Amino acid sequence: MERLESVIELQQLCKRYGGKKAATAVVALDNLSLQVPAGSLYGLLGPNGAGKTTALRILCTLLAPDSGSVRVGGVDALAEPRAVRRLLGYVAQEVAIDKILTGRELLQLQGDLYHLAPAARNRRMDELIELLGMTDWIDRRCGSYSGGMRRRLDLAAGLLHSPQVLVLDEPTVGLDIESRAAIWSVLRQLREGGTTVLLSSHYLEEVDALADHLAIIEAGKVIAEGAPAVLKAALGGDRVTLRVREFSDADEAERVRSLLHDCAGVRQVVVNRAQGYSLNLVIEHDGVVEQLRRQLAAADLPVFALAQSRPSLDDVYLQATGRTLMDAELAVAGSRDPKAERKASM
Ligand SMILES: Nc1ncnc2c1ncn2[C@@H]1O[C@H](COP(=O)(O)OP(=O)(O)OP(=O)(O)O)[C@@H](O)[C@H]1O
Repeated sequence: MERLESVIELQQLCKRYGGKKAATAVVALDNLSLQVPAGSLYGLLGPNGAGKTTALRILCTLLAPDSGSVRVGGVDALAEPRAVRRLLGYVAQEVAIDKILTGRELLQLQGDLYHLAPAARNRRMDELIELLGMTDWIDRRCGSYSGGMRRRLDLAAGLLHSPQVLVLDEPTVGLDIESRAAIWSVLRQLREGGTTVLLSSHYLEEVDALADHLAIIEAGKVIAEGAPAVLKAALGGDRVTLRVREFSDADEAERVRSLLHDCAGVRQVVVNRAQGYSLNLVIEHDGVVEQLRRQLAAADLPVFALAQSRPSLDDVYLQATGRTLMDAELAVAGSRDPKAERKASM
């Protein structure tokens, strides 16, 4: 495969919040390194609190790291932040927008901040209004916009100066399916046009659908990195979900588990209590399914449902971290104070 040159290089970034005292400090980035190939659509995948926003804010020169280096298009972002800002467009997670102005007026203001000449600015705005499907509402006041409309306006603002690299922090969080699909389609078009797109997400399906490269981030570190298809293929084997009855129970599930555990070509048999005591397992090859059916029949066990699938990104995440992304999210829920963090980052 052709080796693409990296347009973003983060090397050994460290960042703590909350001062020097080890007892109270939060380690947000712990030697995080990342290379984003030019022209790729790169996904940063990780649960809330993994350090994605911190890494993106450092990349976009909005926050200083404690140590490490950042290069964008070969330019040192810590030494030359202004030059790097010209190369980057950043769409933050939450943007406070003026509710009185219309979307068009806001874009005009943004264009002026980038020192775009009025004629070029207006041409670019027309292109973006068309691309992002904003024609019908761009002259309405922003106060009346839905979440999806606001996100599209944020995206247009980030793209006004035609950056080589677009960085988005959780671009579709909380959006309806239609707005999400519209944003995905624009991101794909940008990639086709040669823009490098780096986005953070805690939606597996988003990263799976969009990214040609991804990094899994946990506790401020990159713990897996690569093309989704390569990461999945590296796991080997197919995933099978088996239900012997619509509603089984713990004893029966345990009986099935030990039966399957002894079958050749079967590994990682797990009882899934939350899913009606179904069983999850990995099979080495297709022939194992028939063998399983025979074993179950011989033990007088029925088969209510049996589904086979290739390894998913969920499985990649599980393999890399030892837990599902949902469990990781649950583990941090409630342990953060968003108000205090927002105040501290102002
Ligand atoms: N301003 C702040 N003050 C103190 N701690 C912070 C601050 N910002 C982030 N943190 C902490 O740093 C860690 C990384 O947070 P960060 O926001 O970078 O993660 P994330 O992966 O982007 O999650 P999310 O998508 O929820 O923002 C978390 O433990 C978080 O609680």
